[in-house]
Amino acid sequence: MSLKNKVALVTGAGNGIGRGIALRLARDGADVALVDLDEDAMQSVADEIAALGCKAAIFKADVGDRDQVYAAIDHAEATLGGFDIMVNNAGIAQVQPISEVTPDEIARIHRINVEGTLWGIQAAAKKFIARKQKGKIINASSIAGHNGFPMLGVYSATKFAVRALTQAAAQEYASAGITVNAYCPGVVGTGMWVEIDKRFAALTGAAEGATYKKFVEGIALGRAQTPEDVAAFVSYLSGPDSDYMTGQAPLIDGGMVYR
Ligand SMILES: NC(=O)C1=CN([C@@H]2O[C@H](COP(=O)(O)OP(=O)(O)OC[C@H]3O[C@@H](n4cnc5c(N)ncnc54)[C@H](O)[C@@H]3O)[C@@H](O)[C@H]2O)C=CC1
Ligand SMILES: CC(=O)C(C)=O
Repeated sequence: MSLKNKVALVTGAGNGIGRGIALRLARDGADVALVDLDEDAMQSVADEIAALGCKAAIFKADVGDRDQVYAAIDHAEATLGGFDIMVNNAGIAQVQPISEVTPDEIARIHRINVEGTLWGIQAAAKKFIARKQKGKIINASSIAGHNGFPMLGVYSATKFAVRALTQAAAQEYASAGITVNAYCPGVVGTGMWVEIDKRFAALTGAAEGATYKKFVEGIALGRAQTPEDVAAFVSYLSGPDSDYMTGQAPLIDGGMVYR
């Protein structure tokens, strides 16, 4: 129970990786504030957390809206009595050849994946500093934040940007006792990959399921990642064992190679 008496806020906590992280941090003993656009999904995760004996709070917010992110952190602090760990997990994918990207589409994904992470870092760091306490900030990058993938160029650009923000914020906030790290999954079997696979099929004529299968075949450990695999690493980043680590964005991808 390394996170007993800690409060964590997880964005995108209603589904997929965010749900897995919220449940893992609760199993580690934390009370968890859930932030998402999907209220029904958040309620279901909150019920699961309550069954584990921890407190949960839910707050509907769009991470691309700075005021809503600040309000979410205030709500977590007011409802759960503290604020120690910020997980900027919410993100969206976009599958498209570079030749077809439009200004509106790039603005939409940039707003959620890059600005959403930036507002989360900024608001969390200000809160930790105001509370005169140390804190942990953890951001969702990706294997696509280390390599560019065809049809995922804009998505990859946003995830490279998350790594840049992670490194810069780690330097800026180290003297305040705040660590900033990122996690970089490979292929995780969530709703996001269902949509990525469908978009590849529509754009390339591949059979549905074929793109997912091809990506998974490139994983040395022989299977897709689960949200629990990702959450195990986020648990480490949230706890005292990672206190000397900052500005890092390791791949947790099962040894994935894309061909
Ligand atoms: N699924 C994968 O293979 C990988 C995912 N990632 C990253 O992990 C993170 C989570 O991904 P998944 O769980 O797979 O996605 P998902 O699509 O399964 O779940 C995303 C959750 O975020 C919420 N969300 C979306 N936009 C939001 C917004 N503007 N404000 C608040 N909540 C919002 C959704 O309602 C949903 O509950 C993302 O940042 C993604 O880019 C990184 C590498 C691999
Ligand atoms: C969704 C995602 O980040 C990849 C590379 O699968």
